[in-house]
Amino acid sequence: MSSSSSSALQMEIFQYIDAHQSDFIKGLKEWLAVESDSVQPHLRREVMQMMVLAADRLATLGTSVNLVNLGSHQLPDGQVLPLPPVLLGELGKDPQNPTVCFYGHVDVQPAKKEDGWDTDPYILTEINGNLYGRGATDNKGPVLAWINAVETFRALKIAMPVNFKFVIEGMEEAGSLGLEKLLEEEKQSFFSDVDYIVISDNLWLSNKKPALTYGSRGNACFFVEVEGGSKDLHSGTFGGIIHEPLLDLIALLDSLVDSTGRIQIPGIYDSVAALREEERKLYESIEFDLEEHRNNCGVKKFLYGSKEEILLHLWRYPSLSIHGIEGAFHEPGIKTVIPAKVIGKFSIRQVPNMDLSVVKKQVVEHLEGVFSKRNSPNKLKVSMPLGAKPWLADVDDLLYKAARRAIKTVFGEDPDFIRDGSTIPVARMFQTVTQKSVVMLPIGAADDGEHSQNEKISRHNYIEGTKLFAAFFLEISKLHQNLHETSHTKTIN
Ligand SMILES: C[C@H](N)C(=O)N[C@@H](Cc1c[nH]cn1)C(=O)O
Ligand SMILES: [Zn+2]
Ligand SMILES: [Zn+2]
Repeated sequence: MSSSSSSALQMEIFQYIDAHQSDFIKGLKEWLAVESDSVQPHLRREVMQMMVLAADRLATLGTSVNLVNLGSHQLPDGQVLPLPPVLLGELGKDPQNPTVCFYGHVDVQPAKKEDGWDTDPYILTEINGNLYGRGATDNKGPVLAWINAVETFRALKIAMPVNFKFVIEGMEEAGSLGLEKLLEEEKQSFFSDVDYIVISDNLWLSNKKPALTYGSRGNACFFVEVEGGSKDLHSGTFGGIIHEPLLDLIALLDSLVDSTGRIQIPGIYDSVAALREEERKLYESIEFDLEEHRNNCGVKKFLYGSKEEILLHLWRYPSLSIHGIEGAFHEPGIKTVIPAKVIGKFSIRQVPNMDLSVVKKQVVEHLEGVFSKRNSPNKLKVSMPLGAKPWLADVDDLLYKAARRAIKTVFGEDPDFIRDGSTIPVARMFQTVTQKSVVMLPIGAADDGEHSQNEKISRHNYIEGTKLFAAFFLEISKLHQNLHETSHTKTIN
């Protein structure tokens, strides 16, 4: 195709996307209305419903859809819950085209209006060009943007430049349970002809400048349970004469990180690769607005003062966060009770070279050591219900070239090349199981508020993100054909 006809084609696609903004937003509104929270067991039915909605949406585009049953899983309290099925979809099978597999998730983090949202988290509300709602950016918006882009080609009756495969799940926010096994099982079938994998489930580093992501941290999640007697007690009647489980737990949690942010678990930094000088230089050259980032967080001060230190601690070093305590009274008012059993929840974002089983052993030994010094008769139980590995990719891959070109076309500038401090468990699974290249091509901005109150995606990013994906289909198709023509010519010569 000549370059003038290819830019005319692109123009036609972009015009269609601009003209159908309202339809695309309506589609997002329907998806955001479903409280598909995979973290809270009582909402599992909604996650199931969301999977069916996603399957129906893809089926109307002509995708052949298979909702693969993953069975059930057991919660720490013994309750058995069905796992949502994983959607495997296929659209197009032209042997001349590369096959691009898109991964996304349609489950969300918990959200309630009372958490401090300005609007109902399950009613998409547009304010000043932002589309607010739980899942707007993480990850329903980006999944729909990809689908909108595919739909545009179909609506305009343009030949598909790539074959599409879809892996859509409903358990990402709960650690992608069951997914790795499915990927292994499908390695020789569903994944056998996949050439490239694209994930769009993270954010840019800035509010305005697009980015391409080549690495993410892993996450090891822990429960630390302290159990005293068999029931909660009156703190006036029993306070002062017993070893309180919550005091034990707070001492245990307090032993994990010091006030400078350094993890106190012996050995935890041992396998983190030393920082090479050329790598440090890379960090110096990244554009990163500390003030903007601080405003996005809504905090007064970071633990570190320089851009390099902050990025290193987000991407390159592990961190430990405490998420909550189950069993402790957290409602307004004061309940003068001594809880009988409390469970602390924390996670360690790990980086390349850290081994999950070693991390688990270090955590257990450390907590048992601290606990034994308290001479408490209470029962301690430490478990690691989730462990996701970090991921790092080769930015010289064709996939990154195609994504970079598509970004330049749509946003008019080159992307930041970034890593991400958060975790997409499937990234590393895909890389290991399929041995194919993986790119993270985010369309959400740094101020989208993933997992936070007032999560949003801007109308601009949602619509330009749809264009980005459409442009990406054309770019990867072109680069892939060129690569194959070159290697074919080499073989003949
Ligand atoms: C980056 C992605 N949108 C996301 O939010 N991932 C979650 C996945 C996770 C990790 N541990 C448990 N769930 C995250 O990074 O928290
Ligand atoms: Zn996500
Ligand atoms: Zn998330």
